[in-house]
Amino acid sequence: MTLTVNDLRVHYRTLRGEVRALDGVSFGIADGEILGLVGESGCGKTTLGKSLIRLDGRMRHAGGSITLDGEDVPIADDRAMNAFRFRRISLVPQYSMSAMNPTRRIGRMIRELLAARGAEVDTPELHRRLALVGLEPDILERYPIELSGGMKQRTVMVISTLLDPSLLIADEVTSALDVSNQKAVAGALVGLRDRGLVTSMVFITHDLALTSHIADTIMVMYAGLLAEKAPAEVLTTRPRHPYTRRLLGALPQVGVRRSEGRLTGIEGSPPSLLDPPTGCRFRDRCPLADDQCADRPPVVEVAPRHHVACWKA
Ligand SMILES: Nc1ncnc2c1ncn2[C@@H]1O[C@H](COP(=O)(O)OP(=O)(O)OP(=O)(O)O)[C@@H](O)[C@H]1O
Repeated sequence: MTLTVNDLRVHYRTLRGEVRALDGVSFGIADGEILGLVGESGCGKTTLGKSLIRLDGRMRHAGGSITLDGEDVPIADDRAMNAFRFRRISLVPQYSMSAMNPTRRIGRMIRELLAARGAEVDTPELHRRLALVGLEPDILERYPIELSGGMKQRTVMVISTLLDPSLLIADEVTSALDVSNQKAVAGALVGLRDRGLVTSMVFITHDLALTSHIADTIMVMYAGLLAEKAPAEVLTTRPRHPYTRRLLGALPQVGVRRSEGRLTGIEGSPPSLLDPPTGCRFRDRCPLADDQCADRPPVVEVAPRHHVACWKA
């Protein structure tokens, strides 16, 4: 098992109190696995990705543990985390395309980045990796502004995986791209995994349809908690959580049979994480909710590798 996350709690300190962005999340990722992480805006996806790399000044590790390849990941200790960042766990953040230094040619940027970590550029290997994501070696002589959005995104992916991390977290790397670039970037991610340049991956996205094409497993989050996790094919064809069903019902792309052939959408909005309700957090929006849902449902393995947090699943 590459990654084990156990009852992880990460809060944001705000003037109005603590936002419980991750409120007790447990899951694992196996060697070679691509985990698609989906859920509505604000459910905690980015917080989860960031927690595995760096807690910023407003984030607080409120509990739980993470192990990577059997070793404790000290997320609350920023200095100790240096040994993990980039080498063992690497993040392609949201908006990384615009975060590239505009005054550096790509090749120089890569040399400097590796030098800062005591490593050197292996040029033939770098060319091989660029080719793997469909980029020509001449990109190394260019400035970021000279690249298209998709090219920048693929460049960042190569840079993020130069030291062959165990885990790559890709946060909304396809959202700002057109459909053909989305496919190219998603394909490039799978290529990195297939060649063993990264062992496992978390692919964070709003796009459940795209995720279902590249992820082995999909995890659905709702209001800071895990709602459902299952092999991609199972989750998209036989979802058990009413929220996952609604999420799929709101999508035209995924191949789920719907008798009426209509899209349903999801009424209402998720609860505030400043003071989340007790019991099931989806119950105000759930058509199946009854008195039992006033108690928080545990995450139960309803079938092999299929986990659901719902009394009605
Ligand atoms: N810096 C911050 N300060 C306070 N609250 C925050 C901060 N960043 C995120 N939050 C809150 O934490 C919760 C989880 O946010 P997060 O960005 O992880 O969600 P997300 O699922 O990644 O959303 P999106 O898809 O919009 O990126 C939300 O309620 C959000 O408002």
